[in-house]
Amino acid sequence: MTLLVLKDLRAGYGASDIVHGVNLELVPGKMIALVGPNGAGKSTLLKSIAGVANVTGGVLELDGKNLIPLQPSGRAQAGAVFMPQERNVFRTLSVSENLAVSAWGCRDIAARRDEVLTLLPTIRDYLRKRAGGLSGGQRQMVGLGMALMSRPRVLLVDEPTAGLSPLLVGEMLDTLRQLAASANLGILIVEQNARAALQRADRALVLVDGRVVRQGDAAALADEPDFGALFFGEAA
Ligand SMILES: Nc1ncnc2c1ncn2[C@@H]1O[C@H](COP(=O)(O)OP(=O)(O)OP(=O)(O)O)[C@@H](O)[C@H]1O
Repeated sequence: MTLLVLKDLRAGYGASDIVHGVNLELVPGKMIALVGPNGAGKSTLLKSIAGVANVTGGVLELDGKNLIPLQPSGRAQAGAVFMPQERNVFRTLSVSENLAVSAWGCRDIAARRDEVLTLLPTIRDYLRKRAGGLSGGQRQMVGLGMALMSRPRVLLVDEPTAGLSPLLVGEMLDTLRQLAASANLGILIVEQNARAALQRADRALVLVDGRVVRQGDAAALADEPDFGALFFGEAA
């Protein structure tokens, strides 16, 4: 069953398009990585699904429902939840409070918090701490927990490993991979650490100048001989 469908999706800011016609299908339990050079439009594509950038044409559906007329809050209610790259926690609140304020439309916040803590058990270790006092890796994990509080169907994750050490990059991407399966979520992730993301994702799309120039099985894409040279300027 396809969860999220994009057909010839065009999007941007103001009058100018940044994304020029992207097709994508995401199913539950799977993770798709969006990779490509800086300025390719990866974050803009993610934001256009979340309603933060303008969709100017094409099809955008979640479970057969047209998301385009909906505000960001309506898209989140429909199940498309965006985890921004930065400022994704309230620093003066405790971790537990951060989770509670993110429980949009949830009648039993404590029960949902327990479900999220079962999915992300490491958060229990710092549940009572103020979010502003956490390490970068812990903060990102809390941001992920907050996104999960509203029971998303599709998680839109924008560079969740920014600023993290290589070890933590791997841990965060492993967590997302496992989460897709354990919570039966569709995950669309924009990630600068392209090779690390391709090792964990099921499929990948390479975006250049707002267009998909290559797509397919993530691991197979990373193995293509010209991959690094074409998209990341690495020596062949
Ligand atoms: N709020 C905005 N208003 C206008 N233009 C924007 C806005 N945000 C981004 N852009 C422009 O859109 C283009 C694509 O940016 P985007 O952040 O989507 O690329 P990206 O592939 O995610 O790159 P990076 O990996 O560097 O974040 C860039 O030219 C950028 O300057």
